[in-house]
Amino acid sequence: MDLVNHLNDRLLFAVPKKGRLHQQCLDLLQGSDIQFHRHSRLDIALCINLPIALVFLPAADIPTFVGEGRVDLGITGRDQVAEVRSDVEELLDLGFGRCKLQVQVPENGEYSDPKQLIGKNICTSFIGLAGEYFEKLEREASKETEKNGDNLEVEIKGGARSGITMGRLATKIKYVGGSVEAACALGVADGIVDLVESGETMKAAGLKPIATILDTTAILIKSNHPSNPQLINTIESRIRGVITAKRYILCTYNIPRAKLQAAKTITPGKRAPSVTSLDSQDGWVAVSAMVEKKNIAVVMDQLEEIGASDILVMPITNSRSHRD
Ligand SMILES: Nc1ncnc2c1ncn2[C@@H]1O[C@H](COP(=O)(O)OP(=O)(O)OP(=O)(O)O)[C@@H](O)[C@H]1O
Ligand SMILES: O=P(O)(O)OC[C@H]1O[C@H](OP(=O)(O)OP(=O)(O)O)[C@H](O)[C@@H]1O
Repeated sequence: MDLVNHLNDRLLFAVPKKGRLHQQCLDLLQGSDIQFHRHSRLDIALCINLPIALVFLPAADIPTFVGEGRVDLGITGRDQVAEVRSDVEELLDLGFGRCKLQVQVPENGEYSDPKQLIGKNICTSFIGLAGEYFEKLEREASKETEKNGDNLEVEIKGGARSGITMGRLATKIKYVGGSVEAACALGVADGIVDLVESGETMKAAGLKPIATILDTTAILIKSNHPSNPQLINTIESRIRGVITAKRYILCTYNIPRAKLQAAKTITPGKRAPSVTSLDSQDGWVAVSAMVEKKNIAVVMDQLEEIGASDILVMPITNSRSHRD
């Protein structure tokens, strides 16, 4: 099939082709009823039920394609958008892919403060963000020495991959594409800047964190000049519904009306709880409210304590609501 000629009237939506965000993006598309069939080895898939073409790209390249307006929508990490300073609009925080970009050094080494790494070798896949970070440290250090009357000469080298001109850096920021954590043990770096989630990878490599540069999650981004804004609103709305459904569950219970105020503070709902009277049960009301999944056990304990009865919890498979 001549795919290129099928793309003209379609909204282009970029999705990470592999890696940490890939499967959760596929789950989101499925929950949003964005149906597609991807031929093996093809990185473009036409949607069956919507005028959308999915483009499977490396997460790191998505901000560039969306930023340049070649692709209308994309999912990637906030870290990747910040790395290339992409000019895109963030539509939604998707809540997964949560991790931190950290400065890490050998556990038993001589460094405990990122300032001690000025002028040293740093390996990272994030030369833009690492460069900015050390540039700031160097500026602060040079102000400090000026104040003390010393004459520190700071030389700054540029960052090629991101296209960011970093001026003149004394710290040597070297690009590596993966397995960054091996760089210190291999003698290539004094410290690294890399993503950390559980911390297990860095611990296993004998490293410890000494600074956090950025907290990141996966986000839905939009080009500033999308081809079909109405369809973008529809997709955003569907994805928002799936994310909300994943995060919340529905809790219903019966409670004496006298305890309703206390119950409302325990289950305030997303907007407000629904309250209905109970047939043939004077003085009792039925309440239903959305509760964040992670809090449900504590919420049930508290409801029971104030005299709630028939407490039921149900999953929400999908949801829609007006934007707050
Ligand atoms: N350990 C992690 N936990 C959670 N999210 C992560 C983690 N590592 C990376 N991410 C998120 O996923 C994005 C893509 O990272 P990933 O390492 O999967 O990239 P990749 O280059 O596409 O895949 P691979 O490393 O398999 O080549 C990152 O920019 C970040 O937002
Ligand atoms: O804190 P943790 O939960 O251990 O996760 C952190 C690791 O995850 C990412 O790498 P990934 O496994 O995606 O592979 P990569 O090294 O090839 O980038 C990141 O670069 C770390 O190496």
